[in-house]
Amino acid sequence: MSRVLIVDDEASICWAFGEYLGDLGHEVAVAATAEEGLDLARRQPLDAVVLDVRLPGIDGISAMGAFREHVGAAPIIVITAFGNLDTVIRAMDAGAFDYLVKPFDLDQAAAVVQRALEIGWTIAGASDPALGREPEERPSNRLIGSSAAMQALFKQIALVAATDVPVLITGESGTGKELVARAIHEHGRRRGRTFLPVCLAALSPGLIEGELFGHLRGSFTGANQDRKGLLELAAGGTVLLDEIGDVPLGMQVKLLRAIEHREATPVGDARPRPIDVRFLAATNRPLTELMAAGQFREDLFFRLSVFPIHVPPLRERLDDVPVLAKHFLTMASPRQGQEVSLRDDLIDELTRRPWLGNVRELRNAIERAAIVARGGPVLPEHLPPSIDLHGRGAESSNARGLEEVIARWTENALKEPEAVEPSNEESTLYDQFLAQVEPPMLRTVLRRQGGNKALAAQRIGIHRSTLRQKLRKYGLE
Ligand SMILES: Nc1ncnc2c1ncn2[C@@H]1O[C@H](COP(=O)(O)OP(=O)(O)OP(=O)(O)O)[C@@H](O)[C@H]1O
Repeated sequence: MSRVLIVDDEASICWAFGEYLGDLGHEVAVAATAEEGLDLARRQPLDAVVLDVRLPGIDGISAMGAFREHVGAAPIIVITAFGNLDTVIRAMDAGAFDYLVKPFDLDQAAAVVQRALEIGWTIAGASDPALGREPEERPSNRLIGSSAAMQALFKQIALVAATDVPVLITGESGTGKELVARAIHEHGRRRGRTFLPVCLAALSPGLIEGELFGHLRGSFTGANQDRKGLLELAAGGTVLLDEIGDVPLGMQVKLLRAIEHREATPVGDARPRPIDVRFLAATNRPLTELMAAGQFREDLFFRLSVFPIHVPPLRERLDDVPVLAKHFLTMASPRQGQEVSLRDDLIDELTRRPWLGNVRELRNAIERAAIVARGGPVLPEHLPPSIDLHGRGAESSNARGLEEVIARWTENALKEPEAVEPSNEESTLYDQFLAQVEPPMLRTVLRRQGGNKALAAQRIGIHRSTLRQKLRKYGLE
């Protein structure tokens, strides 16, 4: 049996979570404020603390140091209201074992506590005072997201920011790779120093070397004086090698050497010079495919992908669309900073789109809509048409989005053992698929036909009795 303290001002959470942990055989104490919790921690030994961040009085993160004094190395699990990268980073940096995002699932939350109790925790990295500070982020540079995928991303950023290892950030164009790189820089030891994104695809192959490593006077025609390279200019800071997949092979060897030995040799010089930068790289091209085609070096790939971070496309995390839209609309509003609310029909339209241009497309769409709305409420018709990156009509772009969703769904379903070997008819992959796609289609057509089943069946192109059968099967009657 372990003793767990839950500090949360929401009595219902304390009660439900307390009961749950109690059923698992733990002794649970609860407190509504950090002060009360500290008082309890002073009086009795604890094996774990679950601590809400937003509390009346001292907030959870500020209280972590004091809790640590009383509970020693016992794990502290932090609860945050909804994903905010700063809070996550501060909590992790202050030595939190893990964090839970409200509203949380009791099963999952208990699993985190259980794991914390089993593994225990020695505080690592918590003593670096530079890491405890909250970075000053401009709102336009804030990484927003409340989906589970973004929460996982925040945690990865929190873990890797404190180190100096190279990070390979992958994801489609417009997903926020540069923002992720910035967040890693802003939350690490190099914050306050240069963050230098270098778009390698935009440099002509002949110029990349000189740009990155610098050159000596006379090393080529037109080189009238010595020139420092970007890697030297960013000394002490972070360099983001953007579009790393576009670097010519010859340059890749030199980059590998720079990353591995932390030195750069200017064009025309024989002596390498030490460089002090952290390397981050980003790409929207599949490096593994480039490697297979002999266009990307394996050694550079492995060096860069010590810590890979994948930023999922927006269509895979539609939960983020409303928070992102609200954020962009607030920024676009003439009374910046004043919170705006989104109409339900706008949210519906936004979450229906495939967002092939990802967050960048969403941002542009909201900015444009705010202009068209001229200070009034933003309506769905103020949005620009959905972007079709492949030059086809909006319909085919929808179809493409759908095709991708189906492909992904199938991939995931294939990971489930029962989908591969159906044990009965109901669980065949095909049945599972129909159970996903038929109900929304039937519902929509029925709604559009005012609930008239005969018309709906006609529109869908199936017999009325088949429609009735399906409605019964899916409990849609
Ligand atoms: N999670 C997010 N929160 C807030 N803004 C975001 C987020 N993700 C992306 N953005 C915004 O979307 C735009 C595109 O982001 P960014 O430039 O980081 O994408 P990228 O993946 O690096 O794109 P590319 O591969 O085309 O360079 C930027 O304006 C950025 O501020």
